[in-house]
Amino acid sequence: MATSQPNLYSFPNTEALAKQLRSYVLRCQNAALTRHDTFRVAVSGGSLPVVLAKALLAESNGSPEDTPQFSKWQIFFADERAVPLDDKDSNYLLLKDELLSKIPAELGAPTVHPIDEKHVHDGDTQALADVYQEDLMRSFAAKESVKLPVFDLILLGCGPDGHTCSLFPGHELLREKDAWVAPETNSPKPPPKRITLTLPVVTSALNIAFVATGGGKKEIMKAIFDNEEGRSLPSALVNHGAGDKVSWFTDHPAVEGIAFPRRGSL
Ligand SMILES: O=C(O)[C@H](O)[C@@H](O)[C@H](O)[C@H](O)COP(=O)(O)O
Repeated sequence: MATSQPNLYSFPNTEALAKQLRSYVLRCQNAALTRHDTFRVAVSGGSLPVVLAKALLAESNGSPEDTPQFSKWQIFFADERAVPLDDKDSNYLLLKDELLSKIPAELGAPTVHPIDEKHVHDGDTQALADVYQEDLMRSFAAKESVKLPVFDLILLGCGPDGHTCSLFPGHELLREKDAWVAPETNSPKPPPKRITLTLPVVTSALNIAFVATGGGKKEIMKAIFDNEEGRSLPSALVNHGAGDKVSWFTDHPAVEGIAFPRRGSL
């Protein structure tokens, strides 16, 4: 368990949030490129891709620090639904429609790691997770020598029940210690079959950002940040496991009533 506290930022609207999210993501990018000349990032579904696109497709101020170098990005999925890549429920399709297809050619193209559809078609969700884990192993070196992959950045959402990735409250998957990627076959949020990064992988990342907006998130945000009973919620477990490596990007309606948001810029 981390001893430090997560950062909680709140902005008046999505535009202001996206601006700060851009600086944050590009800071993570620039540090990763200095470290190992590649930027390994995992993204979620839900409302995140729209906000991320708003952040990353905004006009640059022209400085190298403010420029996404997409050709050096390796994009993975923090979770993915077990559906074909052209299905309306696919997180890959969502990211493609919102962001990937709109990246101007001069910014380069990222390397994207979608799921292998073979095991979507045969319905074997465990195999789907295993094959995705093998893809991670190829990118993060052999599992024998690396206990856990260390993402430069993982971008998450938070559901109204406190779930994140496809890690749902009370689920046995929250106790997973070894697997990097795990199947979920009975998700309370449709569609039921999914794969997800596990909690140890999420908390091992160098940077973890949640994006949670709208008044619909108010109650769960209070539970995560202010209530003892909220401590076992998946999003709270990320906070406890990763401490100040975690930054929450919220808008004011989502954190109404919470005592300590740091508002404004980072
Ligand atoms: O594919 C998914 O279902 C997601 O990755 C999921 O974890 C999502 O991030 C949350 O449900 C928050 O979704 P919203 O941002 O839409 O509230």
